[in-house]
Amino acid sequence: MQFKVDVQKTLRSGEREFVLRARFESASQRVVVYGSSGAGKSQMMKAVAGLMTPDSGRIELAGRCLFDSAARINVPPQQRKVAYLFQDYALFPHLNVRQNIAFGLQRGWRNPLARVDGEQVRYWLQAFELEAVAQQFPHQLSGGQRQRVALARALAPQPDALLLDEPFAALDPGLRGRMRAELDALQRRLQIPMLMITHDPEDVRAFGDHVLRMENGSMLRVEESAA
Ligand SMILES: Nc1ncnc2c1ncn2[C@@H]1O[C@H](COP(=O)(O)OP(=O)(O)OP(=O)(O)O)[C@@H](O)[C@H]1O
Repeated sequence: MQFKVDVQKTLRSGEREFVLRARFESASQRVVVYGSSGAGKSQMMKAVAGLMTPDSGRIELAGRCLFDSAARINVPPQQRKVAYLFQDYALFPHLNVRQNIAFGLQRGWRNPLARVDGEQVRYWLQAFELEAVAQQFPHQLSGGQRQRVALARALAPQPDALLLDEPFAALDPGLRGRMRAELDALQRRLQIPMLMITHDPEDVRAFGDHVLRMENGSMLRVEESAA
């Protein structure tokens, strides 16, 4: 099983209460969760990444237990070996492209950027065709370049899984198609398990070997792939 998730969490703000009950398992390497805004997709993803602690439940990734409330297991985010790509890519604005990628390779906070292995950074710059913009800062990049930097930074530490939150939402339609094809090829080449959340039916078509639907905090139904 690549993904095995069964978690509950109650979120409260004022009078309002949101109950997340995310439960699914999948042997597929390409899982897509879709559902309307506010359905709980991002909260579920944060639980997998370790950025939100469920009230109860269990999370397994490729046979490795990341969270188990009964056994009091809660692996810290930085030890989960998952790459999380946010909707807005969350690049560091004060670091250039090279430094943003190097950040992904740092083993610890005390490692100065200058000491990160230049060879590895060069590899990722080349793999994502970013050599020409290596010295530029995020605000000096196109949407597609920003997305490539975010992907390179996420993949550089060789994670066990890639979590993608609306990865193409910020791109214009033409670029969206190209980046979708790039990610498709990349995932097939690296054979990395991928969990994606999206509103976009095109993403579901392109990446949904296993499609899950989420509404009001719960997984509604599971559609097995035609593949
Ligand atoms: N810290 C919080 N406290 C209370 N409620 C919260 C908190 N964070 C999120 N929520 C609520 O949880 C629900 C699910 O939010 P979530 O971000 O997971 O939705 P989503 O499906 O990812 O939506 P979108 O597609 O718009 O990103 C929302 O109704 C939101 O208001």
